[in-house]
Amino acid sequence: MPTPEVPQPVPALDIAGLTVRYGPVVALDDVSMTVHPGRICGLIGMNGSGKSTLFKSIMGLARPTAGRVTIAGHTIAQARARGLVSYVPQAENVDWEFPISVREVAMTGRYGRQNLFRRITSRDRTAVDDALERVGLTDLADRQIGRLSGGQRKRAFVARGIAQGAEILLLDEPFAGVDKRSEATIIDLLRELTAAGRTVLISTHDLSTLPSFASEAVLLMQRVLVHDTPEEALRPENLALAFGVDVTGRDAEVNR
Ligand SMILES: Nc1ncnc2c1ncn2[C@@H]1O[C@H](COP(=O)(O)OP(=O)(O)OP(=O)(O)O)[C@@H](O)[C@H]1O
Repeated sequence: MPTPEVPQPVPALDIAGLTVRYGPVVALDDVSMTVHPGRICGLIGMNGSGKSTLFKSIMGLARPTAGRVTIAGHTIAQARARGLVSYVPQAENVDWEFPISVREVAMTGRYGRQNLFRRITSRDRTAVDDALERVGLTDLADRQIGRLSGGQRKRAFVARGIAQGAEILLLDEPFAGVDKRSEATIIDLLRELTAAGRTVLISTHDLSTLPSFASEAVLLMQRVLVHDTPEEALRPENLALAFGVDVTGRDAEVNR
């Protein structure tokens, strides 16, 4: 008798054969990876390994020369139209002088759900208030975004994703320039979100804290070198592949 087919859960993120070039530079080369709902996937790689390009590709902001990205079973365009994915960019990619308050940043998460001429509804306001509360920024809601600490700025963007109701949050180096207390707050928040079934892809240079919050890790160097548990990914031989030096500081094979 044939075995009955077990329905496979729909991955939160499914990337297949993704290649992105900037002119002659190959930023991503045949990247394939799958992340399931409720997971926190850490993305690790040296400067220029393609982490930001991967985020931009998932958001549809970088044009691949090959491959595809599927978000909760949807194309990028469908996922964005449904507000399924939210991006917390690297700090240097944001104009912190822009005259926008913390509340307004969070409200931008609701725009995708509004028709062009629809007014902000009480539902939008409630969603934004709830999101700001979740990230602990209620008291700073009317402050201009640039007048926040590094950690608060990140939390404002996480609030945008929460207000949006995004299923997948992409965080590009959220701990850079952030004090330990804010880092812990953000990590607690990510744990709460993933416990509720959301999915997080997070790039970080802080390898020491990764196993404390990530459920899995990807080592990237244009290609996926390793996709495993954080402990396995952080084994010295894997780090040597990803960073080009081994723990003793000698050049690894890959750089010779
Ligand atoms: N707009 C662009 N035009 C040309 N080359 C680019 C562009 N953006 C990125 N690159 C190149 O693509 C490669 C991957 O860059 P990317 O920013 O994705 O790396 P990263 O892993 O995020 O680096 P970092 O850790 O420094 O943020 C690098 O060689 C980079 O110089």
